Amino acid sequence: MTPGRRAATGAGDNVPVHWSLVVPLKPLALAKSRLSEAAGGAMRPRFALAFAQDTVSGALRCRAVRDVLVVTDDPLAAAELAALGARTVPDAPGAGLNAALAHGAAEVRARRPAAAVAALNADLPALRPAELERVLAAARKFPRAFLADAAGIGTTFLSAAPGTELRPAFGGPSRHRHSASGAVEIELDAVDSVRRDVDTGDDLRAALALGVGPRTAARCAAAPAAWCR
Ligand SMILES: Nc1nc2c(ncn2[C@@H]2O[C@H](COP(=O)(O)OP(=O)(O)OP(=O)(O)O)[C@@H](O)[C@H]2O)c(=O)[nH]1
Ligand SMILES: C=C(OP(=O)(O)O)C(=O)O
Repeated sequence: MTPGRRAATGAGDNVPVHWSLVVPLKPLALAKSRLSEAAGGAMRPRFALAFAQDTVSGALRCRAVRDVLVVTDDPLAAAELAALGARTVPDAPGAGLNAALAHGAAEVRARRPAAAVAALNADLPALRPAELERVLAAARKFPRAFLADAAGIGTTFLSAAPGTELRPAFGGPSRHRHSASGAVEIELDAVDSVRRDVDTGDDLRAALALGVGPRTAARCAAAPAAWCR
């Protein structure tokens, strides 16, 4: 357990629930393909790593988070994210995003069968711990819950209460898919940083306007292209 974090003590209304987050991350050389136009060559994998570092760091600073498990086959990303305090496991299924998330949730529950589990995308570089805490507080009221992305089409967060299977259905128009699967949509204002996934140059500018974490900020400062300013 990360130093300073308290163990979950129960699930009564006034008792804090401490979540295990599962963060999926593609091999960096393949990640963020839609950023290619804006950040080609060597920059794109570096941005993908910086986004993941700021996401994981923000999540680990959230008071409602007990631990973060990253599912990735990328050795550099695994080492860098472990250095921040995440546990990492290989993407053993090697069968895409949802298989990776189901694998991560199973890994969490193999250690703690009663864990509250949530999937969180690795591309949320503006993530604010206090906003994630509000999302997690809303999620605890439902067996499964999700948060739509900033575009209103996809999903950035999906939770499963203890005893409930995660059943991830990410990819493309997953907001509708998660809703149709019975997960409850979390309708909160002012959690923009948890919704703000970054796929394109425009997304990155939107994240910069919210305020990104230090790794993404440093990556932008070092970027030669004007699109990052
Ligand atoms: N472990 C793992 N993570 C994945 C896989 N596919 C996608 N992800 C992660 O899931 C999240 C959303 O993924 P996508 O938007 O599909 O991929 P991306 O690399 O972020 O962006 P694009 O290449 O532009 O689609 C990101 O955190 C990805 O790194 C996979 O097969 N395995
Ligand atoms: C995987 C998803 O997001 P995106 O592909 O837009 O990053 C999703 O919203 O389910």
